[in-house]
Amino acid sequence: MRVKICGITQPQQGKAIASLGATALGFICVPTSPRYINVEQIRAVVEQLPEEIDKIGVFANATASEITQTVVNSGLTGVQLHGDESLEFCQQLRQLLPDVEIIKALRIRSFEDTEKAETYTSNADTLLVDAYHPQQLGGTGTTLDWRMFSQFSPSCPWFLAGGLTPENIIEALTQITPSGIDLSSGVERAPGDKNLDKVAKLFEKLRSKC
Ligand SMILES: O=C(O)c1ccccc1N[C@@H]1O[C@H](COP(=O)(O)O)[C@@H](O)[C@H]1O
Repeated sequence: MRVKICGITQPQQGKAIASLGATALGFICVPTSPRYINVEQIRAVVEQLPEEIDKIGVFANATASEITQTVVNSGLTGVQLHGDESLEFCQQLRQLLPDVEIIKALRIRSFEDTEKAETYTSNADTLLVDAYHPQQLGGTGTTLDWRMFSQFSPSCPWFLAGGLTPENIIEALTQITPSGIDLSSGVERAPGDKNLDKVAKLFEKLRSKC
């Protein structure tokens, strides 16, 4: 299973989290977020990481040109679109960045929103489901009602996100089987400052489930 740890801002923490077992690291490219990191800072982290780790930039309603420039100048291997990006926008980005993974994040309010998810599978490589929050786009620590996803089976891989922690991850994975999980605020001391003990605990829990 893929394990993405999001909101990395420090090279040493990125390197440590990769060695603990993360398969993907996420970098918040949303200027209003307390976890925001600029292109030079992303490159400094990426340069310290093994090649096989996925390096995902998280954007929300950015322009295609902003995303493309950030990817090219930082060494990102994937982009997570966490705003209101349309199908057409995903398609445009796919043409501009053909070798880059496109992850479309959907902030789910109701069961009906889960049904809408399938429409994105033609233009995104991967889906990510996060909890809806009225004031913030992401990194809120709000959990989803996992029961909504018991029959969720889109025709592409999908990440479960939203308020996951080392304490609740086994309960979530007992109810549903996503292709990957994504954690941010549940493994940090403060926004953008990851708690390596919590990350280690997460991987211990995941190993105990195998
Ligand atoms: O983390 C942020 O600050 C952020 C800002 C804007 C868009 C997305 C953001 N984070 C994403 O939110 C989810 C869930 O986070 P959490 O585990 O509930 O804290 C995760 O996918 C982050 O990539």
